[in-house]
Amino acid sequence: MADGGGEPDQLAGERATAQFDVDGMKVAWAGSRHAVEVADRMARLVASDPVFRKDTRTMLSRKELFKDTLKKAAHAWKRIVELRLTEEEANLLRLYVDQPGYVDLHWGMFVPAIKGQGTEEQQKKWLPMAYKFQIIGCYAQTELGHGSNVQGLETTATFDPSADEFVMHSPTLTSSKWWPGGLGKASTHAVVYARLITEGKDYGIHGFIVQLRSLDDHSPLPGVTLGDIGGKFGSGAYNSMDNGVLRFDHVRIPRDQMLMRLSQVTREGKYVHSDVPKQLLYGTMVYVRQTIVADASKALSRAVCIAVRYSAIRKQFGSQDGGPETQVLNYKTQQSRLFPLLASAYAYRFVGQWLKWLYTDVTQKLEAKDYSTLPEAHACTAGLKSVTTSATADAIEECRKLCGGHGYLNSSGLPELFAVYVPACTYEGDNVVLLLQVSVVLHLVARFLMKTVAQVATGKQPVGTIAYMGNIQHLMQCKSAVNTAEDWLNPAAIKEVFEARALRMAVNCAQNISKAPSQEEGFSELSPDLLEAAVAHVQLIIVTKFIEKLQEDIPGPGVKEQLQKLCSIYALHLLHKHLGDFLSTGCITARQGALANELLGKLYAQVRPNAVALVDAFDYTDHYLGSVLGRYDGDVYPALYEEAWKDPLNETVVPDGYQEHLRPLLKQQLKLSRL
Ligand SMILES: CCCCCCCCCCCCCCCCCCCCCC(=O)SCCNC(=O)CCNC(=O)[C@H](O)C(C)(C)COP(=O)(O)OP(=O)(O)OC[C@H]1O[C@@H](n2cnc3c(N)ncnc32)[C@H](O)[C@@H]1OP(=O)(O)O
Ligand SMILES: Cc1cc2nc3c(=O)[nH]c(=O)nc-3n(C[C@H](O)[C@H](O)[C@H](O)COP(=O)(O)OP(=O)(O)OC[C@H]3O[C@@H](n4cnc5c(N)ncnc54)[C@H](O)[C@@H]3O)c2cc1C
Repeated sequence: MADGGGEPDQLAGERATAQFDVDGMKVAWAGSRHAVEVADRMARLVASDPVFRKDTRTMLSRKELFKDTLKKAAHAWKRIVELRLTEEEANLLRLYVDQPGYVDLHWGMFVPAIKGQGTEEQQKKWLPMAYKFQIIGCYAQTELGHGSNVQGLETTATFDPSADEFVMHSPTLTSSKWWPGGLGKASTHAVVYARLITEGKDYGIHGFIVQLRSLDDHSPLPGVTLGDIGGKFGSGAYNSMDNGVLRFDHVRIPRDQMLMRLSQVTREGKYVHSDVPKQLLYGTMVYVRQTIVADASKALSRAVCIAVRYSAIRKQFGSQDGGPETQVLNYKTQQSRLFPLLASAYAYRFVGQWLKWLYTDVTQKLEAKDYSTLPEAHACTAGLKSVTTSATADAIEECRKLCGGHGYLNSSGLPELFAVYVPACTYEGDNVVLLLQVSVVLHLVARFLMKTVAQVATGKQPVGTIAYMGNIQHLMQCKSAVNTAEDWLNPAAIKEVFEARALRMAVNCAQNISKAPSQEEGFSELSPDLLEAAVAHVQLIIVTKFIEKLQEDIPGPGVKEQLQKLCSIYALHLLHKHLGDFLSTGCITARQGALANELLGKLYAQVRPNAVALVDAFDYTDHYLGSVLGRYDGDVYPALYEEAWKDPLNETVVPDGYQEHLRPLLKQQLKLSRL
């Protein structure tokens, strides 16, 4: 078939212009040579297995899609067992299967909830069953009436000492559990969050393991009402997941199914709280938020990979003298929209790796009963989850636009990626609610520092990601020394202005709040400003972690140089986007802002010959990308053409409905025109 202008060789030419070692970049991206090798092996295993095909997914009905998800999950498990895959390999295999389903919640929330909140005895009882899939679990927290406000949940777990049991009950319609993934059709068990009531007193929210369905025939147990909550945004996408509704009518469970690591109810019904902080109840959410930050870089890099490769293939408009058409990737506007997203994918990848380290560190400290870093872990996971998911959702949509009309086709992979990704801004904590959590911390520190600024050198210093706030005297007054565009290449110059901006915004908020009649009123009135201060703080963390990554030994010719350029692009595009913040807080002058923009233009030109190789370094198979526009070989047009014919609408030449609706209409119009 004639390619009508597409040039399959085009990407080979692009790859030849790369100025760095792609293999070395793969290692930097994945974290180690071992990580590249395992990911590659698992991605190919999935791509070569016909059961994992997904090219017609968006054409399936909801029922077909759900059944297909069950089939894939069972087949994935079979392969995991047959091949005796390690945990690392199994997680990657599930990632590359790339179809949200009950297993995500089983492994991602049910198991971690029992590990984090169950006693050793409870873990010994429940985890082996969960590990062997003898039971399937989900995380049932959100209700019809409350999601963000966990303390507002209404489901009750009332202790009955006469039977040594809890009675689970949904007292109102709004107390129905609503949203939990895997609950609707697949799960046999759930960790249910409910108000614990004993001796007539309400002790607030606690977790309970509750069996929901029979292990013989999967029917709901007596007193349990279960169902799916209905179709969701987009075709395919998150509709593979059975988000569910659950109601209890006085369902009894043994006392030992309350998760008792944090607090216990004795045989007599006494409530006992251990010395573990009660916020550990939220530990599963912290764990998942951390994984969501890593997922942001995966989703963003997929979209960017598609948009970069396609932009190198797509041509529009010739030179003025009728010469060949221009690759759209050569347009400066395309570069200025796309390359910051490419840089963001790398930035999120590295901050995700750092956050994983932080989470592991906090977990080890918790095991040793050191709870001091818990607030830092909460603020970092909440803030990074919020900022990276919001930016990624916007970026996927931008990549769709960067692919023009073809980006709107399901076969581009972008509509489904967008539809499956956008709820990340809501689940595991609405992004605004989470940023407000960060701003509480910032406000407290800023207020404390303002009061103690005189003695800050001797006073208690902030640590971790808020350590920079201790440098308040310098950061409140400093003026950037940048004098030429190239001065912005200096990481110290960038770090200083990002720190000054974040601190000044937090201090401004604290000063304004202190003028309000009460702190509560001030906080409420200034919450939009507090959100912006929180965003500035989180962006600083991402920039800082990228800069720190570059201080490591990064092997491979040219790899570090490319990452340095991407780091500058990431930071300077933020500076450009939030210029108002930097100017209004007096961190930079208008001229320095213009110099940053000038440098950005130069950096885009330097990234241009490396762009395709930089997305190749993500090492994605065509199967995982799921996009005719993002194909590795760049042979886009024949693939688009072939894909169209697979649509069920093309099964017949004359469409169903012609006889009933089109023919009579056409005949009638013909008669009228003859009158
Ligand atoms: C086919 C397509 C193919 C393409 C594929 C494409 C692939 C692309 C990839 C896409 C992936 C696809 C699939 C993945 C599956 C994902 C599954 C998603 C599952 C989602 C599961 C969920 O969605 S599950 C529910 C989550 N629901 C929340 O998230 C509620 C938020 N709501 C709260 O979290 C609390 O409600 C809130 C606000 C803190 C107030 O908490 P509160 O009421 O207690 O009140 P306060 O704010 O006063 O907090 C009191 C004190 O606790 C401190 N503190 C608070 N939290 C703390 C914490 N966590 N750790 C430590 N400390 C904490 C705080 O800092 C205060 O400290 P202090 O007292 O010292 O100031
Ligand atoms: C795809 C998907 C999967 C999910 N999976 C699960 C699951 O497995 N298990 C589970 O338990 N739950 C699950 N959830 C539920 C999810 O965790 C909640 O939807 C989420 O926490 C947001 O809560 P909400 O729906 O109550 O939003 P709301 O809080 O009602 O948000 C509505 C609006 O109010 C704003 N708002 C709320 N509070 C404040 C405030 N204090 N200040 C300012 N603005 C505020 C929000 O920003 C938002 O704009 C899932 C949700 C989705 C979409």
